[in-house]
Amino acid sequence: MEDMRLADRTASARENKITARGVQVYYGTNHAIKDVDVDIADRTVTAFIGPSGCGKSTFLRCLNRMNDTIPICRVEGRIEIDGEDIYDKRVDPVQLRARVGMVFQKPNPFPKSIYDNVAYGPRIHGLTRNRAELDEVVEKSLRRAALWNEVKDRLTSPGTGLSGGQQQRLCIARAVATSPEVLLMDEPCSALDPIATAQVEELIDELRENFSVVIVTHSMQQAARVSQRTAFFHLGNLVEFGETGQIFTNPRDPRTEAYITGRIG
Ligand SMILES: Nc1ncnc2c1ncn2[C@@H]1O[C@H](COP(=O)(O)OP(=O)(O)OP(=O)(O)O)[C@@H](O)[C@H]1O
Repeated sequence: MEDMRLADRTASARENKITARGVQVYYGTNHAIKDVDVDIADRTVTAFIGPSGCGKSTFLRCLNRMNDTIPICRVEGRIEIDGEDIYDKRVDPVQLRARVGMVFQKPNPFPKSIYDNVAYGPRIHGLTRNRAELDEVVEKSLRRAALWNEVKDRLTSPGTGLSGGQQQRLCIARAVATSPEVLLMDEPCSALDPIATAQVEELIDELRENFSVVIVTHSMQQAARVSQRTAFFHLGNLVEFGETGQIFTNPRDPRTEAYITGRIG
């Protein structure tokens, strides 16, 4: 009985991590996101797909308030993480971004050493008490990003000296170093070659054991490979959201079907 309750709790912990209701985003007069409701499950990879300009990145950036940094951008509606309104006045966006990490399209390591790139977040958020603890976090994050073996002997070398694929894994290590609950990835493989892409995709699959991952991708093959759930956006609307297999094999909306069969986009 006790075990069952534990199992129930585990199951519900994997339910919804993020709940968005009635989200609208405007850039000046451009209505970029139109009344979007979505539930992002915990420990799951959710892919956002859709034609260029449909609002995938805009909606992704709502989830860690990155749009706050764009002066003409206005966000309405309600977005909760574990039931907490992330747009509440009391929420510090910098703290929020430690909980909701982000990896961008182009690898953007800081002009610092490999070690300092990964140590940056734990340092500014005061997450470790001493050098030994920081060393441990750096190693663990680099291992999680499948980069440790390649860089362990040159941690003091500049992060910018790594290959593109290694730099992107360094950015993933930097993002996971603050132990975020959610990892947002905006086309993380678009600047990578097929081998580096395969490595990052494999990594995404491993990351979902610990994080809720949301990935924007232009590649439907990538969405099909890495995600369990897929959201299809079109002209600022969330047209369809469901299990990835269903979206790709049995879409319910004609616009989704048109996109996945290559008729729009
Ligand atoms: N920083 C910004 N300032 C003004 N308008 C913006 C900004 N970012 C996006 N937009 C507008 O918002 C709409 C949605 O753009 P967004 O980049 O979110 O789409 P997307 O689906 O991610 O596109 P892509 O696949 O091409 O990256 C577009 O009309 C775009 O021009």
